[in-house]
Amino acid sequence: MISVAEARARILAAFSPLPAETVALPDGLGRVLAEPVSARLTQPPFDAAAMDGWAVRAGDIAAATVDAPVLLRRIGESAAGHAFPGSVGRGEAVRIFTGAPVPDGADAVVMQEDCSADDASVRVGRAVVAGRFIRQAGFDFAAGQELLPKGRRLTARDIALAAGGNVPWLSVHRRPRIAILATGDEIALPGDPLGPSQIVSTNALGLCALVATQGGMAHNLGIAKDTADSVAAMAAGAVGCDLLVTTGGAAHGDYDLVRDVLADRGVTLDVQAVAMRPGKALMFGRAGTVPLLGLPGNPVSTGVTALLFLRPILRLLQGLPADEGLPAVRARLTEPLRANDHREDYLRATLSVGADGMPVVTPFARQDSAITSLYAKADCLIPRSPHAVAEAAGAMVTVLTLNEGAPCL
Ligand SMILES: Nc1nc2c(c(=O)[nH]1)N[C@H]1C(S)=C(S)[C@@H](COP(=O)(O)OP(=O)(O)OC[C@H]3O[C@@H](n4cnc5c(N)ncnc54)[C@H](O)[C@@H]3O)O[C@H]1N2
Ligand code: MOO
Repeated sequence: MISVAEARARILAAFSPLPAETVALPDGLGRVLAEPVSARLTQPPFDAAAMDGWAVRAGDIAAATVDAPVLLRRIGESAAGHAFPGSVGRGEAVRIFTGAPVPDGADAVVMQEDCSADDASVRVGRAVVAGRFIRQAGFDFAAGQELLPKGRRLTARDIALAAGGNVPWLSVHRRPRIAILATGDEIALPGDPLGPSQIVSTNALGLCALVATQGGMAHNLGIAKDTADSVAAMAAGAVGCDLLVTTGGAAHGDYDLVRDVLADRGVTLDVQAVAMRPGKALMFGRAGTVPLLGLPGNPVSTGVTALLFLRPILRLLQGLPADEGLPAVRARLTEPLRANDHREDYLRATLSVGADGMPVVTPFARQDSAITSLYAKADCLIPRSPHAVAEAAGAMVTVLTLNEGAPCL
C-alpha cells in the first residue's frame, strides 16, 4: 500500500489541462479561463454623475450655505442615455441624473436634496469641491486593461464584469468528460425492480453529481455485471472521454473483476491500494487510451476517494491548481479521538458553533463506509495522519469542510 500523498502524485501526473474552446459569455459561468479577459472599452466611457442633482461649476457655489443659497441659471438637462449638448458657463447649472454624462464646463454635481429649483433657476444650498459626485471616465477600468486572469473559474460577478467590458466570447478550457461505470450483479438502478439480494446503486449517481459540481460532464455508462466480458464491453463506452471512473470490483474478491479485466489487457496499475480509510481498494491505470480511476464499492469509500482524487483531477483538467484541497478550518473536538493505525483516516463529522462562538466538531460514533445516511449528514471530514496520537475532547483539530465555498459536495 502507498500513502495518500504518493497516490495523488502518481495519479495527477497523468493529467494536464484540456484544450481551450470558445463559448458565449452567458455560458461562461463556472468555466475556467484559458485566456485572460481584457476590456474592449473604457468604463465609464465618459465622466458620469454619481447622484441625481445639478451639474455646476464648483467655483460658482463656493460660498453657498443653507441660509445663503447661490442662485444659478438653469440651462438644460442631461439624462442617462441623453447627454446635454452644450456647455455650462459661469452662473449656470444643468439638471442631471445618475449615470448621465457630465456636460462640458461643469466640474461637480450637487445632490438635488441640497437644492431647490423652478423652471428657470436653481438655488444651491451647499458648497462642493470640484469633482464631487463625478465618476471620471475610466475610473472602473480602461480599454485594453486585463479584467480577469487566465485560470480563473468564472463567478456570476465575473460574468457581469466581462459584460461591462463588452466581451461577448470567452476562451475556456473544455469541460472534462468523465465516464462512470458501476459494477456488480447485486446493483440495480434507482426505480428498477429489485431481486431478492439486490441493492440500489447509490454510487454512480453520486459520482455524476460530484462531477457536475466540479465543472465536468458525466456520462453514466450504467452497471456492468460481474463477468469480465460485461466489464470490458461496458468500459468500452468510455472511448472519447477524458477519464473512466469505476465503482466497485476493486478489491480482491472472486467477483471483483475490474482489476482482472485490466490485467488481461496488459494494463499496469500505477496505484493498486492506498493506506487510507475509507478507500483502501483504490486503483489507477490506463485502459487503452482512457485513464481509469477505480474506486472502491462501499458508498462512503467511493464518495471520499472521489473527493480526494477525482476532484483534483477535474480541477487539473480545467486548468485550476489541483493542490487546492477542500476548504479547511480549525475546530474544537467535542469527543475524544482514538490513536490512529497505519491508514490515513477521514472521519465523517458535523461542524457547529460552540457557546464561545468558535467552531466545534463532532465525529459520528459509527464510521462504517457503508453508512450513506451519515455521509450525507456530514458537513466535514476530520483527516487523521497514519499513527496520529489520541486526542482529548477539547483539542483543536483541522477539518475539511464539505459545504463551505463548494456547495453540494
Ligand atoms: N478480504 C478483504 N475484503 C475486503 C477488503 C480487503 O482488503 N480484504 N477491503 C474491503 C474494503 S475496505 C472495501 S472498500 C471493499 C471494496 O471492494 P470493491 O471495490 O471490490 O467493492 P465491491 O465488493 O464491489 O462492493 C463493496 C460494497 O459496496 C457495495 N456497492 C458496490 N457498488 C455499489 C454501488 N454502485 N452503489 C451502492 N453500493 C455499491 C457492494 O454491494 C458491497 O456492499 O472491499 C472490502 N472487502
Ligand atoms: O476502503 Mo474501504 O473503503 O475502507 O471501506
